[in-house]
Amino acid sequence: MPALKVRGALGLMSGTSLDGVDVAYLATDGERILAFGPTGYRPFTEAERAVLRAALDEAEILADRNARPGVLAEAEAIVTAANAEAVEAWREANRSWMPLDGGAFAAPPVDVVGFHGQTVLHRPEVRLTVQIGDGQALARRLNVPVVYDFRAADVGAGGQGAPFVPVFHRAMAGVLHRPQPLAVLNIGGVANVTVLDGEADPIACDVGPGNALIDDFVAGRTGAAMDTGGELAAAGKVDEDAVRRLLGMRFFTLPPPKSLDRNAFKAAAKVHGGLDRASVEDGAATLTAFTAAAVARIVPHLKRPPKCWIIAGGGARNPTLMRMLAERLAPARVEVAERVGWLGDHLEAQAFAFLAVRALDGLPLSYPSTTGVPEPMTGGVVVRP
Ligand SMILES: Nc1ncnc2c1ncn2[C@@H]1O[C@H](COP(=O)(O)OP(=O)(O)OP(=O)(O)O)[C@@H](O)[C@H]1O
Ligand SMILES: CC(=O)N[C@H]1[C@@H]2OC[C@@H](O2)[C@@H](O)[C@@H]1O[C@H](C)C(=O)O
Repeated sequence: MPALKVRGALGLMSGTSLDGVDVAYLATDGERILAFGPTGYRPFTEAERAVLRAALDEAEILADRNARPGVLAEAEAIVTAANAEAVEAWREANRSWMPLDGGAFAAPPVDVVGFHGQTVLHRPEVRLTVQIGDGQALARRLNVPVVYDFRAADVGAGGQGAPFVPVFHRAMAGVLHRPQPLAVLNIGGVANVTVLDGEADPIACDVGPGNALIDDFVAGRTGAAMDTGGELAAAGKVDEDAVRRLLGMRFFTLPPPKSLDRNAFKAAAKVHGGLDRASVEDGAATLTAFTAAAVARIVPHLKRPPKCWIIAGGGARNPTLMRMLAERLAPARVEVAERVGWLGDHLEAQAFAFLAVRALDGLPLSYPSTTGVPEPMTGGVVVRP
């Protein structure tokens, strides 16, 4: 195989929580990571978030992944503009990041941008996944090649279209001194895991709800966007029967690979969660316990239980969730990404920088063991300014 080329790549990720756009820089040849660069973040405004939420509702009836009826066109323009602004602000903030010969300074060189876009619909069972965001417009505005629409090829070939971070987790874990099997857990709106065990391809899947159920419940009861610091859950009592009922759902009996839509558990939580009768504290405690228990429920599906878990994503900042995870995953070691020197909040943006470089070289982004795609599959659409 010819030597791979090292490129500077910027990854852009806006996740299911609709909080904003994460930016992260890597220098990579698509196999090894040679350097980590500065990160950035551009939150969505409340007004933008309202349009995006409306777009999620509107997208529920989409049958054509290229159609942008109703509010979806406006939402796509918002996503493209927010991502462009995220890069422009990042460029501005890092103009003098790198010392050059002769005493001058420069921004890190960006050869390619990996643009995830905003998922508004994810139905791999009907080969449909929709990430809105105009890659061509972004390439023109930023004057740099952009790779986008990462999930379409995988879903088109019969894969789950998610998760896509495992190949990046494998590169990150390759230089980490931790016993294997090693699990990397991302707790965003949805929770997804990568399990690394020696030379075998990574095993990966979505494992259950992440913060989405907790966020939606707390927002409905108090108007707050989240259970900050897990304080409500810490003050409540877990309804273990409700947790058992929720774990009885078919999704948990399925082996990996499998993936989830953000709202996959919304209806079940209403029916089985006993939330209507619960105090806000007890409801938060029960949903937090369900989130942790759903993670632990993947272990019986694995060949060997992970010895060590690294936790990333917003959920790692919820100490009550972290405590429940440690309890339910014991005796495995559970630690937050920062403990091993990773940037837990920017891991996904870093992953899409890495994936963009792999896409340029036609390297696989997904595998039978990560998305269930029949063969290792490259993907992403490359557009130039
Ligand atoms: N201090 C905190 N206390 C409790 N929860 C927190 C805290 N900070 C973040 N979170 C949770 O993390 C969520 C955001 O997580 P994250 O940014 O990883 O999601 P995302 O990347 O949008 O989602 P996904 O990975 O599913 O695409 C918030 O909605 C909230 O539930
Ligand atoms: C369809 C989609 O956007 N899925 C997201 C979502 O957020 C977390 C989880 O669900 C994961 O499957 C995926 O994102 C990460 C970045 C992934 O593909 O690995």
